[in-house]
Amino acid sequence: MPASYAYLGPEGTFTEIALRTLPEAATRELIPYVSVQSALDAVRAGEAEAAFVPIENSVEGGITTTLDELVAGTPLMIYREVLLSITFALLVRPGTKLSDIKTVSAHPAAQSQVRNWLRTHLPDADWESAASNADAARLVQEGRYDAAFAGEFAAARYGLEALETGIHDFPETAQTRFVLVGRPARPAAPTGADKTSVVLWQRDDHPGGLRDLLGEFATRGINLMLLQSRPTGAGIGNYCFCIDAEGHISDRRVAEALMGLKRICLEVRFLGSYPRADVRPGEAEPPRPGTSDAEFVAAADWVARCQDGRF
Ligand SMILES: O=C(O)C(=O)Cc1ccccc1
Repeated sequence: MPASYAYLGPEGTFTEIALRTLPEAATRELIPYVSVQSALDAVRAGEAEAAFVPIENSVEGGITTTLDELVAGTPLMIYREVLLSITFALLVRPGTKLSDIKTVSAHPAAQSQVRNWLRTHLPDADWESAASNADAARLVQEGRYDAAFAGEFAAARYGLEALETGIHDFPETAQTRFVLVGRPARPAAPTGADKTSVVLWQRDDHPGGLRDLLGEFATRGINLMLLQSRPTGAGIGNYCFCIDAEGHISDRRVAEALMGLKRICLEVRFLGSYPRADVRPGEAEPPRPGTSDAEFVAAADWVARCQDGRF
């Protein structure tokens, strides 16, 4: 059996389309799972080499089921990310008219992306959440709901037709980010345009606590690309922080920031260093003055010489 990648299915999800853009997907068996949880559990159980799941979109922010799965349980690591521009089609059983539609379904993250369209065109339709947009299409095929917001490409797979295409409240900028998640191993070598993901738990609650965490990045010139708090489950007001920072753990500034966080946090979970999908290597901003590897090495060398009385 070839190595397999699990993905949020069923067939015809945006997740599947995004996964197929990765060259390594061509040499793997791609297996659809009914939920993000089950896809990640397949990796944890060793049934799949990796899982491909949505993690963030430009309208709704973090996909909380994915973040919560990465925050808790047996540690996993992100190896790749893919950005996909998306717009939705309204899929119906052939012959259905807009006026026939009483129930619409899609993944919860889709709702915030089509809200204005719904208000204008189907103000009285009931919203029913589905495990994925393609699963909503499958449920329309089964007759459970009247219409689904999904990729136009899912219509043929589920014997449906697109009543409308190109639906999105923010069509010019709508992007969803997906990640390939595997069991922990050595991260791929830096490309020069990388991202590092971590989860941080504060040691105690004190004024400026979050500022202290962010300061570890700021003083080393590291830009943040995602900051999302998630409840720890320990009651109101208890949060951990999911952070994406520019750079690779093998960059000195990133390693030093992680060391600083390790000293002051209750817990730090490393979620991986991997190539950025939004810029190509060579196009990323250079390190800010005073934060390059060479400058860290020279500074450490100077301290060693001071300790030796050789300055
Ligand atoms: O991949 C899908 O089809 C999903 O259901 C996840 C999703 C949800 C909202 C926007 C893009 C992808």
